[in-house]
Amino acid sequence: MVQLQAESLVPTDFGNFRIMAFSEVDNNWMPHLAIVAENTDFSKPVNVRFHSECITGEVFHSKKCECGQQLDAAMKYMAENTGIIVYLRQEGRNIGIINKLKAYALQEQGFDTVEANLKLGLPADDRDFTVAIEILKKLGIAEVNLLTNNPLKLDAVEKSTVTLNSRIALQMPSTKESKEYLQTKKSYFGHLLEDETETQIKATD
Ligand SMILES: Nc1nc2c(ncn2[C@@H]2O[C@H](COP(=O)(O)OP(=O)(O)OP(=O)(O)O)[C@@H](O)[C@H]2O)c(=O)[nH]1
Ligand SMILES: [Zn+2]
Repeated sequence: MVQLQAESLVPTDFGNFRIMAFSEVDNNWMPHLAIVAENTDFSKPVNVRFHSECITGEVFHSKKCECGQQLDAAMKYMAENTGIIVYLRQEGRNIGIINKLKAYALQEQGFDTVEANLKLGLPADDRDFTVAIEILKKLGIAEVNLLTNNPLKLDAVEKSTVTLNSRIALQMPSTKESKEYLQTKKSYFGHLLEDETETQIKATD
């Protein structure tokens, strides 16, 4: 069971956020983070994004995936509309950065994002969103609008006691480097991605 270990207000380029660190022990170097936009009211349906870590995309601006753009778009959305990002330390769909780089090396040889993980003897996706739900509950959030294209994240909320009020699509335009990756997400994982669109953030229901 994770506990809130520390929290502080942090001004960002997008606006002011309260960053809260959750882990089982207070000396954990990789705590999950809740990044809460100011004026977010937890007693109403809350805009929420579960975001799995991607150091290559978010820090080093890799063009292989759209994770960095999604995180920035989510921060902008939360700053403008209130809400919270649950930043999960699940690098590489939870196989870790070393394995993700091994998978990228296989991708250089022509394997796609799923095949590369499987060739390494690892699951295509090793994530579980239970801890994200746990964090929502600790914050007293009962109802959410989830910013995602990933059906597994929607399932995780639907199977929990947190109510899924709506999905908000978070689709980034593809690039020549990310096109195939996004196509595999759609065909293998069933991501709710429109064929090609200028749409960035859109409420669907
Ligand atoms: N193993 C592996 N992981 C990758 C690869 N490309 C990106 N990732 C990881 O995929 C994860 C993407 O997580 P999210 O941004 O939460 O997105 P998502 O699960 O696709 O769902 P959305 O909510 O629709 O964005 C991150 O942990 C990335 O590090 C890859 O080629 N191989
Ligand atoms: Zn990424």
